[in-house]
Order: sequence, then C-alpha cells, then structure tokens
Amino acid sequence: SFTTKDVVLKEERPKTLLLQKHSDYLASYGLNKDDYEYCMTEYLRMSGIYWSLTAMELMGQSHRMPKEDIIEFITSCQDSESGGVSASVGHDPHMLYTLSAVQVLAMYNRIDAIDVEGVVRFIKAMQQEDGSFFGDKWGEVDTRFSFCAVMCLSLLQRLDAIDVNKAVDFVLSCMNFDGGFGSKPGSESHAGLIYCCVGTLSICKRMDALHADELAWWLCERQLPSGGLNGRPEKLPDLCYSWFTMYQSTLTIKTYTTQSSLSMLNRIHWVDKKNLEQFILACQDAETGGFSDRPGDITDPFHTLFGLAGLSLLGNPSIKPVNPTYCMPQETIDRLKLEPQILH
Ligand SMILES: COc1ccc(S(=O)(=O)N2Cc3cc(C#N)ccc3N(Cc3cncn3C)C[C@H]2Cc2ccccc2)cc1
Ligand SMILES: [Zn+2]
Repeated sequence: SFTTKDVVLKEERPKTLLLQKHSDYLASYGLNKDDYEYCMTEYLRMSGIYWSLTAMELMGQSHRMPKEDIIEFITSCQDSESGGVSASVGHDPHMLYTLSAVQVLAMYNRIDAIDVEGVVRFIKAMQQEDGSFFGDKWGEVDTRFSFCAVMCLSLLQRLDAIDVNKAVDFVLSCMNFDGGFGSKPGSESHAGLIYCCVGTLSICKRMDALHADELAWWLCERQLPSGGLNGRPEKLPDLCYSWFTMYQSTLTIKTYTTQSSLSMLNRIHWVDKKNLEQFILACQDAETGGFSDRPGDITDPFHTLFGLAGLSLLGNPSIKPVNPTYCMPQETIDRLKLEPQILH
C-alpha cells in the first residue's frame, strides 16, 4: 500500500515559542571548547557563527555573542594569498565560509575588518567559462556556490566583479521540467538548491526567467499532513526545508498579494501556514533549547536559525523581520540599501 512518510506530532509537544531557552542555548554553544559537538563541527565553525549570530539578532539577543572575539576569529581565517576565508584557522578557504564571514561582518557593520579586495579576487577566480562557480581550489561545481558568489559580492556592493549574465545562464541551465533546480545541469530538483537558484536570480534581478507556476506547484506538494515540508517527494519533513520551500512561497505569495491578484491564489492550494507553524514549534527542545530537523531529534544552530527565520516569515511578532533572500535581519539589508527582486 502507498504510505507517505511523515512524523506524528505528540500532544505534549511545545506549542509556544521558548525564546529564552533558545537564547541561552546559542549563548552557551561553543563556550566549552572541549565539548565533542564543538570539536566535531570545527570544519564548519565560520558558518556556525553565522547561524548563531543571525538567530540571536532575530531574537534581539546578539549582545550575548562575543563580538570582538568573533571579528578577530574572522580576520585570522582570511587567507592572504587567495583572499578567501576558511571555516577555521588553518583550513582551506572556501566559498561557503567566505560568505558566512561577510554575512557576519555585514550584520556587525564591520566589513572594514577584512581585506575586501581579497574576497573579491577569491570569488572572481572561482567563476568558470560557463558562468558556474567552484567552491574552492579543488574544483567542485554546485549552484550553491553561485548563490554564495552573488550574495557575498552584493553584500560588498561588488557584483560588477563577475560576469552576472553568465552566472544567471548557468543557474538557468540547471532548471528542470518540474520548475525546480539541482546542483548541476540535469541534477534532480531539491528544495535546498531551489532556494539557492531562486535566491541567485532574486539578487541578479532575473526572476522573470522562473517558471513560477510549476515551481509554486512543486513547492506546495512538499507539505505533509504533519504540517512539515520535505525537500523531495517521498522524503520525511525537515525544519530547514520549511525555510527553503517557504522562501519561494513568500516570494510568490508576496507577488500575488502585491499585485492584489488574490484570484491567482485560488489557482494554487497554498501551504497551510497554521499547520506549518505548529510543526516548527514542535521542533523545539524544551530542555536543551534550540530547534531540531524533526520533533524529538538533537537540536543544532543550523535548524535553530531556520526555525526562527521560518516563524519570522510566518509573521511571529516576537521575532524581528528576516530578509528571505539573504536569511539575514531585514534591518541589515535596509542599511546596505540592497533590494533583492521578488517574483513578477
Ligand atoms: C549532520 O551533520 C551535518 C551534516 C552536514 C552538514 S553541512 O554540510 O555543513 N550542512 C549544514 C548543516 C549544519 C548543521 C548544523 N549545525 C546540521 C545539518 C546540516 N546539514 C545537514 C542536514 C540538514 N538537515 C538535515 N541534514 C542531514 C545541511 C548541510 C548542507 C547545507 C550547508 C549550508 C546551507 C544549507 C545546507 C553539517 C552537519
Ligand atoms: Zn534539515
């Protein structure tokens, strides 16, 4: 018989937002340096700082983060020769961590703390003839790195440094018949990569190229009875996919409501916001604080950010507005005068 994999939300699940628990969880994360979790995630330390700081900013708790230590750590991770930034001291520079570093410094309004020309040089050097981007010197191509490149350069007001048209052409060459996107041309559609590709088009102001209806339809089908969203058909729901998928629906829904063409909304059965909100709240851990990928799992900074950002997109008033394209506080994006495009 056909069974849709899903989770069952327990009666005793958290039904309210445990803000203080999350603030305490992130403030103490990474304090005990010999903690197993902390050591195992050294390879993504720079991103962990971005996830934690952004989550704290959204909760209005960023004063609890060690600002000067973080800025000093970032400058010690920039490679003077390539200009790129690594996840931790002594690791290889990579697009993922160069972006995380610039996002953190942008929130702190301390872009001056690094060699901006070096970062621009690193990203420019990663672009290939077909417009795609390597993640680092080992040459892996992935649309995630296209998103890193355009997001990072736009935060530095330096999109002029790359061939934007070729970057867009490569992303569009990864669009599938279902309106979705994969990591390379011909790769299967995946919610996380759709987020990266739609975000790239949003920053490059090329949302006209999207097949919005097929995409909106594919995204709607990601929601399961539990209210959670999955990343691909037949997969279990996962909190971070709520963000990746809802991001597009926010873009789409914004357009429809902006054009006040509510009639268009009737053309698509929309993600049930109430059910989605209860799934996100159920992913909180009332003991440790933080959010996990699914109710009952171990919490981590990555899912904590996307849980809070998702609730912010759903209009939760106790969380600051988040920009869906950059996954950063809207006030930072406003200060930088950035205007990522929404669907038209
Ligand atoms: C489970 O051990 C892991 C596995 C992978 C990674 S990762 O490659 O760095 N990364 C970021 C990530 C960070 C954390 C945290 N803290 C946890 C998970 C997670 N995943 C894995 C995941 C998420 N949902 C379910 N799964 C299994 C996504 C992945 C890829 C990604 C990177 C940046 C932006 C979006 C997506 C880190 C830890
Ligand atoms: Zn996840």
